[in-house]
Amino acid sequence: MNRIPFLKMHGLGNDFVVIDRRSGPARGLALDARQIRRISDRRLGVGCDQFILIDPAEDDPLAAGGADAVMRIHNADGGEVEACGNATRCVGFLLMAETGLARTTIATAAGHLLASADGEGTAAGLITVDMGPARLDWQQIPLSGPADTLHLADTLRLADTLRLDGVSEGPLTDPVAVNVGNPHVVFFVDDAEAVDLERLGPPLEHHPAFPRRTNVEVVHLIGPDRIRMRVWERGVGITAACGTGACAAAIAAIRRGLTGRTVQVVLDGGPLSITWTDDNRVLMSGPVATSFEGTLDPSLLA
Ligand SMILES: N[C@H](CCC[C@H](N)C(=O)O)C(=O)O
Repeated sequence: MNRIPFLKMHGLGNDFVVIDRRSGPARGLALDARQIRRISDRRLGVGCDQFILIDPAEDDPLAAGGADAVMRIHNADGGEVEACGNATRCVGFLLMAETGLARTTIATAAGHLLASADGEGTAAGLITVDMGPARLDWQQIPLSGPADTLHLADTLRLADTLRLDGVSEGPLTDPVAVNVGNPHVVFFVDDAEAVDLERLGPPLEHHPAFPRRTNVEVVHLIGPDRIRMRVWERGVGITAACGTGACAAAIAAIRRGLTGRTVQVVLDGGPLSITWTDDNRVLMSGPVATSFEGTLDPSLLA
């Protein structure tokens, strides 16, 4: 059996194993959650935050209506999820490098996403993705019951849950809930660096108010239209960057009147630029990088 080739890529340190199933030895490769968890494991496998599959658009229901390729996303825990902003920039970069075009449409479970190369083209590795609309109703997050997604204080009864889980509530109160293809809960705090995300992340990710679990962001303002964000990612933990999290944090800041409609979001791994347009499109711009190419050790697929 030919060894399966992969690309190791990242966006601001949020890293991915990317396998292209459109041709070659990986064509039609079937993988289950256990295999994806093992490949994603930093001790046992290649190691990554998300595992990304590129599939052919032909005959794929996700690509109905026209797309250049399909992208499927799995978190390191093996679970398939709807969206991954940093990986979408990476896949967009690969597809545009193949065609030489400055635009490409990627079909995902969250919809068809348009990626484009900024002025210098893909050579500079700066890619913009239209992540689609922000979903703001409680049913779209989704939440387990009706709520004002701009002020979740009472609905979440966070204080009780966090105390019940033996973790201090700390500075986390009254968050904003946003869906940008995937669910996010955003807390504004005095100092994002001081929040103990390792302890507070898990009970929030699994809070009963979020039937599909959630990504968790902590944010503070660092200047006009500039915010600092750290993230506990659903299915992963703390990552160096989260593209959809940056989109969610920017939307939350704009909805709270803290910034204008273009926001620079400073993540552990660096900045992303987010614009929420008047016609409800969320545009995310940032870098991509390829770390190395490799082939999977067959033992990872056993
Ligand atoms: N952990 C996220 C998926 C990846 C998000 C992040 N890596 C990004 O760049 O958007 C979720 O479960 O919805």
